[in-house]
Amino acid sequence: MSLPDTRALPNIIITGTPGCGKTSHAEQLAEQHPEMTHINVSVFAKENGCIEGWDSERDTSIVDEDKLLDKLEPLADKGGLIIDWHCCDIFPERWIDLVVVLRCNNTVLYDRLEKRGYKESKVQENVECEIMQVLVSDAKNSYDPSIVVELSSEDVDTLDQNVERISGWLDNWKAGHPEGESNRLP
Ligand SMILES: Nc1ncnc2c1ncn2[C@@H]1O[C@H](COP(=O)(O)OP(=O)(O)OP(=O)(O)O)[C@@H](O)[C@H]1O
Repeated sequence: MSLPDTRALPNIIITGTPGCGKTSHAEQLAEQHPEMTHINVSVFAKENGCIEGWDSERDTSIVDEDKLLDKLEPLADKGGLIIDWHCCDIFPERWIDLVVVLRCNNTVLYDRLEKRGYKESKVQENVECEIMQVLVSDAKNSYDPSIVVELSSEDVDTLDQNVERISGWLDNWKAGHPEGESNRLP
């Protein structure tokens, strides 16, 4: 894989258990920052031929991760991605500048998933995943913990505050990288 020396814009992952609000956050952030591109990985994978099968137990598509990374690489090299997916540990560390892990209260999450019409086993599996902090562990084990931030996503106010916070981080990053100069340590 090629390794760019510079990126004019950072790449941000917004991750969390399904239903935590990744897409809601990513859409709102991208609306406020038109220079950034929202990549809903589930949609991107379908549109770019990166689906390798169907997991009937979980009622979900199986993504061909190697193909996905190949398709994403040229975009990630340019920077400016908001990567929205429930899985964060497949993306190379060098691509990523910030990992936001959204957290949600079990009862709120249960209600959101039930409202979607998910079968009981899928709701339970996801709520357990949230209780066990699976995504937080994945993020902290895969990236420097200093770039991982956990944010609670339980109501509209927290959503607005979170987006404001990420937006502030983004503005700071851009101010510190005026000409897309190298963002790597020497
Ligand atoms: N902070 C929040 N406050 C109120 N409602 C929220 C919040 N976050 C998400 N929701 C609601 O919860 C539902 C799921 O949100 P969303 O699709 O953004 O989650 P997701 O994490 O992207 O899910 P998936 O991984 O399945 O795509 C939506 O109906 C959304 O409006």
